[in-house]
Amino acid sequence: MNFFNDVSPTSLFTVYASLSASMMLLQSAVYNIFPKPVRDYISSKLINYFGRLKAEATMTVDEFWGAGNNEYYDAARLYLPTKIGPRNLKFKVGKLPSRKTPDIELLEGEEVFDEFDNIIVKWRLLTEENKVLELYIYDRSWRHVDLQHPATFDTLAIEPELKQAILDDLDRFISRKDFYRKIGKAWKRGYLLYGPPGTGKSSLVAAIAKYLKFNVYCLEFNSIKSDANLRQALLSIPNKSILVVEDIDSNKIVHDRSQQSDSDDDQLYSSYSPKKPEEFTLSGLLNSIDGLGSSCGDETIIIFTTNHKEKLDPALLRPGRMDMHINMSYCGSQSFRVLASNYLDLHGHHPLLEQIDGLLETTEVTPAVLAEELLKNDDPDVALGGVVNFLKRKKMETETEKKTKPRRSKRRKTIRRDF
Ligand SMILES: Nc1ncnc2c1ncn2[C@@H]1O[C@H](COP(=O)(O)OP(=O)(O)OP(=O)(O)O)[C@@H](O)[C@H]1O
Repeated sequence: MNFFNDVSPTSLFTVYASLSASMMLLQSAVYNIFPKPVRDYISSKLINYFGRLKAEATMTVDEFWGAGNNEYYDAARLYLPTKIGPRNLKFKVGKLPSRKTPDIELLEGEEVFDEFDNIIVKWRLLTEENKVLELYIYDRSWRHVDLQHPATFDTLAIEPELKQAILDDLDRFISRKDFYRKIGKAWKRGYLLYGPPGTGKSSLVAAIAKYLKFNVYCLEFNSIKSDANLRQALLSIPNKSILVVEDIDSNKIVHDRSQQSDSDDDQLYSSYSPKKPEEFTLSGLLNSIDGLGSSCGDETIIIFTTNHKEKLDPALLRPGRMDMHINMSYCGSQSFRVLASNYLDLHGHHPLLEQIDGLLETTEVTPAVLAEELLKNDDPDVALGGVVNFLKRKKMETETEKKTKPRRSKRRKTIRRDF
């Protein structure tokens, strides 16, 4: 953070002034439009109400604004230490060798009070790390709980190149606000996460949310009753959010579309069979998603997850809708090392790792299944020995299955959400 740059606290007063001006504008509008008796009534009810609102309004000044620094934030960090008073029992002091006077800084969570044009302003510093992320689920309206999922990019067991590619893509997206504005495109990015159950799709969503500090909005098809309902749900998602549509293949309408369409977009929109008013359609979903960002939510990440990418209508997968297709696959040797580090605190070499690497090359096992194995014992020798035995058994089973049943029947997946 650069405290001593061109930004001055006067820019903060611009914010104060505009806040105060809005309230005055509102009051003068009330005065001009309504006759006195109505005004008196309004004064007793509305103005009191707005007065209360004014005192309770919350203004957030984030450190960054779009891709750049927020000048108001810098101004606030420069200005607020001058407001530290007798009520503040804790604050930070320090002095750079190049400066004559000491600097005082607010501590996280400490409150300072200020007054401007009869507005009392209470300031509190909160750092991003401590922002509590929320998981919103749609059920007639968005309801939220704290996002409890423990996954982060550090604990995510995926191959390092894939992890880096995702991080690079996210960084690039976040830093390109001006670029999106310049080319006239909504500032949103779509990711399709596909792969078998238990390969970490939900975990990756949680990791992305924590990396970007964005709340997650999870849409389930059974809570949506119509296109209008869908539009309303999607358009109420604020900026800096992640919209997740899980198990997109499990939606009946998507399956119907795939069967009857050659997936040409025009045909998709024009030839769709008449729907009942209470149904929602794939075209409705696509329209609402295309509308995201252009009409309200900016800086939005859209994530579709599926266990069956092949079942999806290509209209859903088109670049611009789903920009990056991420294959969440079975556990490889590097991913296994992340699991070993997560579950056994094993960071270096272990004699059994090479054997496990070899077995993983020929056996398809998800990180979820291996995680369960690793949970069985805290001792790395015992736990890794268990994994070796498990993989050998699994390999034998698969080989026997291949010999006896050349075609495996497809298993139905149970749908669950576990953020
Ligand atoms: N790639 C991974 N890295 C770390 N842990 C993983 C990974 N994949 C699975 N796990 C473990 O398995 C559990 C289930 O994984 P997760 O729900 O993320 O998989 P999923 O692919 O979303 O499954 P589904 O398709 O059934 O929803 C996680 O909570 C985590 O403990």
